Amino acid sequence: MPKFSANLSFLYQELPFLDRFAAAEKDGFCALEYLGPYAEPKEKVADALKASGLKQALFNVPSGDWAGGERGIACLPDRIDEFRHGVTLALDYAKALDCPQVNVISGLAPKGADPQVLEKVLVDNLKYAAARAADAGVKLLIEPINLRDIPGFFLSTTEHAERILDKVGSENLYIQYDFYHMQIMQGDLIPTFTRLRDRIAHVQIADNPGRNEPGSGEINYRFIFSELDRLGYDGWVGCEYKPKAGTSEGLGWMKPYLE
Ligand SMILES: O=C(O)[C@H](O)C(=O)CO
Ligand SMILES: [Mg+2]
Repeated sequence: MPKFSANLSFLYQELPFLDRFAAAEKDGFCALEYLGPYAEPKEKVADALKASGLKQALFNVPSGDWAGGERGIACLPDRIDEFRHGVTLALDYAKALDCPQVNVISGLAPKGADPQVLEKVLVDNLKYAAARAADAGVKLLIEPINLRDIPGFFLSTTEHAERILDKVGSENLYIQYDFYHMQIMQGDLIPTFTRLRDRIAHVQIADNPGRNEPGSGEINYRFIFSELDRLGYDGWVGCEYKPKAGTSEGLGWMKPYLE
């Protein structure tokens, strides 16, 4: 049976951030994830998590000025110190929230930048971060993201993610496989997941087109969930979609999987 994690940066937008925890528990989720907890003190987030009884599945390492259009800073040559301070902050929150994994958002490739330079910065930053995270008992992840939603994103295919993992050479670096992004970029979802099974630590779901509830589009999630079970995937399934008309109202797709 898949274990579903509610992505609170997408679900329950109708509620204040810390009130989303209890709402997710009430609807049957087992865990939580979100882009970042950093706007709240870690003690306050830990209290809300404890009160909900849910597990913290994941969040992102600080990713620059998100509201201002940045999408991560890990590949940017002039932001190395900031990235590494962000790793320290993320691991501090991970400890307070007992969170087993954090995700690095790679960043937009600046116009005219040499991709080889960006790749070297990303690889060096990930070597640093994977070692720090290993010391803290936390897995480090990277996520390919589709270029239609985020034009210019530096890491957009599983092949590129594999190359980065090979170059970093750490046993503590994994792929976050987002079925929605990979349907847009590559398709061939289950054969790709199967091939990369040992390198994937977290998956996320949404349907295409629209990035709405599973079952609203072209991806066969019933088949995907049964394949995840068959392949022995025991990580979380992050629900990172835009509810079409209210989060709780749109959870009919999840009911058959609740025990
Ligand atoms: O958008 C996504 O798919 C990510 O998982 C994320 O965390 C921010 O881009
Ligand atoms: Mg995602």
